Amino acid sequence: MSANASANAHTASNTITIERLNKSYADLKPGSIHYIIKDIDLVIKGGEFFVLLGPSGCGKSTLLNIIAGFVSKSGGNLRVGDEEISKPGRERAVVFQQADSSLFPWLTVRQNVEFGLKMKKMPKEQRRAISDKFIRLVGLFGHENKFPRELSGGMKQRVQLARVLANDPSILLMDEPFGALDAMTRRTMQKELSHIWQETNKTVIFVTHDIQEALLLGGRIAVMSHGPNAHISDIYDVPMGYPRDASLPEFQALHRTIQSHFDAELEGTMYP
Ligand SMILES: Nc1ncnc2c1ncn2[C@@H]1O[C@H](COP(=O)(O)OP(=O)(O)OP(=O)(O)O)[C@@H](O)[C@H]1O
Repeated sequence: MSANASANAHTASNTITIERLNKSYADLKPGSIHYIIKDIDLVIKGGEFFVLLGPSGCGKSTLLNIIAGFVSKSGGNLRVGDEEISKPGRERAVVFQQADSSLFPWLTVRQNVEFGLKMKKMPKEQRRAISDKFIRLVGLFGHENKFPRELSGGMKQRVQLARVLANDPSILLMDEPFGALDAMTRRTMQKELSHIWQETNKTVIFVTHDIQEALLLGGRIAVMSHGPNAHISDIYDVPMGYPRDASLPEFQALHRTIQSHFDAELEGTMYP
């Protein structure tokens, strides 16, 4: 197989196809079906950096958790490549907003990063080479032997990211991963993630309600309508290279366009 054919095959196997996807918690309102998200149609191509943007409570995490296989769908189809998905899989990994709940406090940075590899019974030297690579990539070189309690919020988030990357999933599902960080650390992490994504060719679905963050990172940005019955109300292409400069007129113009769309969605939330 040629390099191009192999890259295309890889891209196709990482493509996420969502058709008429619904989620309801029927038990919430007995006698009526209450949809959190309704009739979502999306195709996220392998290797794409795709952002889900929407007002608080609209159903972004619900959609991400269905893709992760943590939450069951109520209807519709969900495929990775050709395979119908209904439970978690090794090819998909989730990065949460709070690193605290995902790190093991009794393990060092290195042991946390190597945890999944150890579970897979990978030999020690191989584990060490992989953890070295990703600890360096996220800028934690020199902190390998520290415990989570000795780290700042940003450093913990880097450990979470290094651990996820060490397991080499082809799809990264990121639920407001930088939402709890201060502005400077957040910007640094955004730059690092963008760099890592360009290096690794992973499919990323990134949830945020920050338009600037969406525009700094995403190749496409889907705006979700407010719930209930939330759906994808529009998708914006971001025709700008990386690294992105928020002061450029085209960046600001797209920011204004998405902001007015977002404001209209919020207005709908406040004055239904
Ligand atoms: N287990 C559950 N049972 C009932 N309702 C739920 C459950 N989980 C989530 N919901 C509801 O689904 C809706 C969407 O929640 P979700 O967390 O997906 O929103 P979100 O867009 O990620 O919000 P935020 O940006 O504030 O994190 C909310 O109204 C929430 O109350």
